[in-house]
Amino acid sequence: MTRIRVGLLGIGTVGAGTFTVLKRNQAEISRRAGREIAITVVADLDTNRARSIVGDDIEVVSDAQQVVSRDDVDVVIELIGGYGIAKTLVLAAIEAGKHVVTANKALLAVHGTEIFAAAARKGVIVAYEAAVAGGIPIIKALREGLVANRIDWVAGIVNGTTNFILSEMRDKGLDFASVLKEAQRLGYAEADPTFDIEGIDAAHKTALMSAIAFGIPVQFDKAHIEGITKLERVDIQYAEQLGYRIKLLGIAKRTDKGVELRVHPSLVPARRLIASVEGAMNAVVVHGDALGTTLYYGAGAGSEPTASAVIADLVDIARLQGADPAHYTPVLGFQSASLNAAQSSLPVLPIEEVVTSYYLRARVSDEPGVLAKITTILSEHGVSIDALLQRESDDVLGEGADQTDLIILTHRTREGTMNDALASIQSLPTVLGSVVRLRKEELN
Ligand SMILES: NC(=O)C1=CN([C@@H]2O[C@H](COP(=O)(O)OP(=O)(O)OC[C@H]3O[C@@H](n4cnc5c(N)ncnc54)[C@H](O)[C@@H]3O)[C@@H](O)[C@H]2O)C=CC1
Ligand SMILES: N[C@@H](CC=O)C(=O)O
Ligand code: NA
Repeated sequence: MTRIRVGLLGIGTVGAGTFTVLKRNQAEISRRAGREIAITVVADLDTNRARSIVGDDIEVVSDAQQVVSRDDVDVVIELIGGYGIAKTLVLAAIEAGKHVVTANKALLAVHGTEIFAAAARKGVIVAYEAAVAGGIPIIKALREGLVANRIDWVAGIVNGTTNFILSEMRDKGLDFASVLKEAQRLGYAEADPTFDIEGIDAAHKTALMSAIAFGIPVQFDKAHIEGITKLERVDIQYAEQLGYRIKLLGIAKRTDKGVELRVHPSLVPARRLIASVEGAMNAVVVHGDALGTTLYYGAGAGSEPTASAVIADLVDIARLQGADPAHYTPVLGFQSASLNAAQSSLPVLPIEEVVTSYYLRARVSDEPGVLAKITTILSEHGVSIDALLQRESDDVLGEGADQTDLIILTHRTREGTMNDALASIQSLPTVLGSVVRLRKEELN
C-alpha cells in the first residue's frame, strides 16, 4: 500500500485530536483511503508539548516554514489558525505543489479567493471541511449531496462557543464571563474569543457556505454581523414565553434582489429541531428546491470532532492522489469555467434591504396611551403586529416600579422600514432606554 506523507502544522486542540484519531483508527482509515496516511513531521512552536503527544518516532520541528516545501511531504495540514503565519504557510505549501487541509475559516473567509486561485493554478486541493461546523460534513453536503438543488437558504448554529454560552446561561443561570471561560477551557473558543462572542467566527463560516450555496465569491466583508454580547437575559425569558428560543444564527439567503448574508441572535420557534440544539453542538438547516429542508447536526467544535473532518479531507485527497485536477470536486462547488454569470454576480444585500420579522422590546412609563402611540407608529410604517405581550415591571424591576415592558412580534418587513419606525418610537418621551430589536426567523 502506498503512503501519503503528511506534515502537520500546529498540534494544539485540533492538531492533537487529528494525531490521536488517525493513530487510533489507522488501519480502518487506510483501508478506506486505499493508502496509508502517515503524519511524518509535526511543526509547533511548543516542541516539548508536541513531542509529548506524538512520541519519539515522529519528527518534531519548531519551524513550520521548513515543512511546507519538503520533498518528503505530500500533504500539509494547517492547524495553527489566524490570518498571519497561516496564510504564508498555506500559500507556500500550495506553491510547492502540496495539497492543503485546513480548519482555518478565518483565513479562508478573508483570503479564500487568493488561496483558491493559487491552488487552481498549481493543480492542488485546498480542503476545509473542518472550517465550517467542525465535524459535521456540511461542506460535502452542500458541494456534493445537494448538487441537484437550487439552494434557497442556509441557516445555522455554527459557533459552538456562543451556543454553549446561551445554553448554560438559560439552563443553569450562569453568567456570561464564567461560561466563556469554561468554553475556552474545553477548547471550543478561538484564540481571540471576541471572534466567537461578536459573531465574527460564525460570519466566516456563513460566508463560506453562501459561496458554495449560491456560486458567489466568498464575501465575509459584506456580512452583517452581531454577536451575543448585547443580548439580555430578560429577552431570552420573554422569547421563551412567546414560544421561541434565541440562537446565534448564520443566515445566507437568496432573494430576487440578491443574497442576504447575516449573523445575529435570532428568535427561532421552539418547535423547530434547531431550537433544541444545545451546548457546543452545531446544526445547519439547508433549504433546496428539490429536497426541501434538511438538517445537519453534530459537534461543531472540540478536538476529536473537528479532527474527524480534517481526516475526512485527508482521505479525499488520498483517494485523488495522482488524479487529473479536473476530477477534483470544485473548491466552492461550481466549476469556474461554467459559472453562470448572472448567478455569480448576485450582490450581497445591505442589511437595510433584508426582509424578516422582528421582536421588539420597549421599556415604557406605565401610563395610558403608550401602547397606542407605539402601535400607531408601526402601522404608519406599514409594519403589522403578530403578537403582543405586556410584562409588569414588578417581574423585572422590582415591586412598585412605574415602568413596564412591551414586547411586540411583527410580521415580515424591510429592515430599513423597521429602522425608521424604531427611530420614531425611540423619540417618544414615554419610551425609556433603547428599544431592543431582535430578528425572528421561522425557518420553514
Ligand atoms: N478548537 C476547535 O474546536 C476548532 C478549531 N478550528 C480551527 O482550527 C485551527 C486550530 O485551532 P485550535 O487547535 O483550537 O488552536 P490551538 O491554539 O489549540 O492550536 C494551535 C497550535 O499552533 C501552534 N502554533 C502557533 N503558532 C505557530 C507557528 N508559527 N508555528 C507552528 N506552530 C504554531 C500552537 O503552539 C498551538 O499548539 C484554527 O484555525 C481554528 O479556528 C476549527 C474548528 C473547531
Ligand atoms: N470557536 C469555534 C470553533 C469551531 O469552529 C466555535 O466555538 O464554534
Ligand atoms: Na464541517
